[in-house]
Amino acid sequence: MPDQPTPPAPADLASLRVEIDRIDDALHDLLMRRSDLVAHMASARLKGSAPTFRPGREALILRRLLRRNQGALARGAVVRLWREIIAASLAQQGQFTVAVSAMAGEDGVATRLARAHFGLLTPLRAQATPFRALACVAGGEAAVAVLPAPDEAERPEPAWWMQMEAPRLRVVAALPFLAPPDAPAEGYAVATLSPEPTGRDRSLLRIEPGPDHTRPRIAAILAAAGLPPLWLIRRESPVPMALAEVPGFLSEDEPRLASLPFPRLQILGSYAEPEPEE
Ligand SMILES: C=C(O[C@@H]1C=C(C(=O)O)C=C[C@H]1O)C(=O)O
Repeated sequence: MPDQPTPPAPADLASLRVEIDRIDDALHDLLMRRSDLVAHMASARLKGSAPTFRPGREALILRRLLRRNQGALARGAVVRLWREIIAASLAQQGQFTVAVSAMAGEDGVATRLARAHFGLLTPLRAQATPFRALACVAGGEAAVAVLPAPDEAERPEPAWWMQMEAPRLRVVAALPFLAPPDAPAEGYAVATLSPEPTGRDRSLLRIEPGPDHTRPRIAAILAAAGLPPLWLIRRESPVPMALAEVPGFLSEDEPRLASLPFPRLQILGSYAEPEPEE
């Protein structure tokens, strides 16, 4: 049996609690300083016309902290704490509302992901369909929409990714940010901003296939172009369309896209690769 630490004597316990109170004060001081800096950033309009919400920068902050994390503090706790800190700073910089798709049968996945990523205090606007959540972002009623990850199930109505108005709307984050390695994202965040590369990114490609472009054929074409899909789905109705998640940050002038033989191809967005849970 491994040695169990001896429980501290009551006097030790009291001094440990004094130490915890000291640490809480120090943490609180630093959080107040952080908020003051964000307030300065917002009031001095230092960001100019740049968007308030910078998902790439947020991912870099979390990655850096996870890299330096050690000891007993759980990675999940680091992400939880900083997602709330970042949500508080977004709220400080102006109205920040998140539209979530809460369609029957979706099991509240978008709401759960939005709460985890954008914090408990951020106003959520539940929308009856993913498409309506996107319309909220397009119309400026929400800064971001959180939508469940696409699946291949054939439904009479088009999937959100088939209708999404790109490049005005862009997928800017895969959720959750902390996930089992290689697990597909459970949802995506969509906003009207240009994503910024983080050094380890993924992109979503929407493809209008030609008659010979079966799913395996599309996967082979992408792989041959140096864009091996992490996953690929194809829907037949209302019109044939495919969606692939590929490694890397892609922009419209990406040379690997130039020679692809599909009738139409669009980048739906690029975003930071999630971090492993452990
Ligand atoms: C503070 C900023 O605004 C937002 C909040 C961030 C934060 O709290 O660290 C980071 C990126 C932005 O989404 C910033 O742009 O640096």
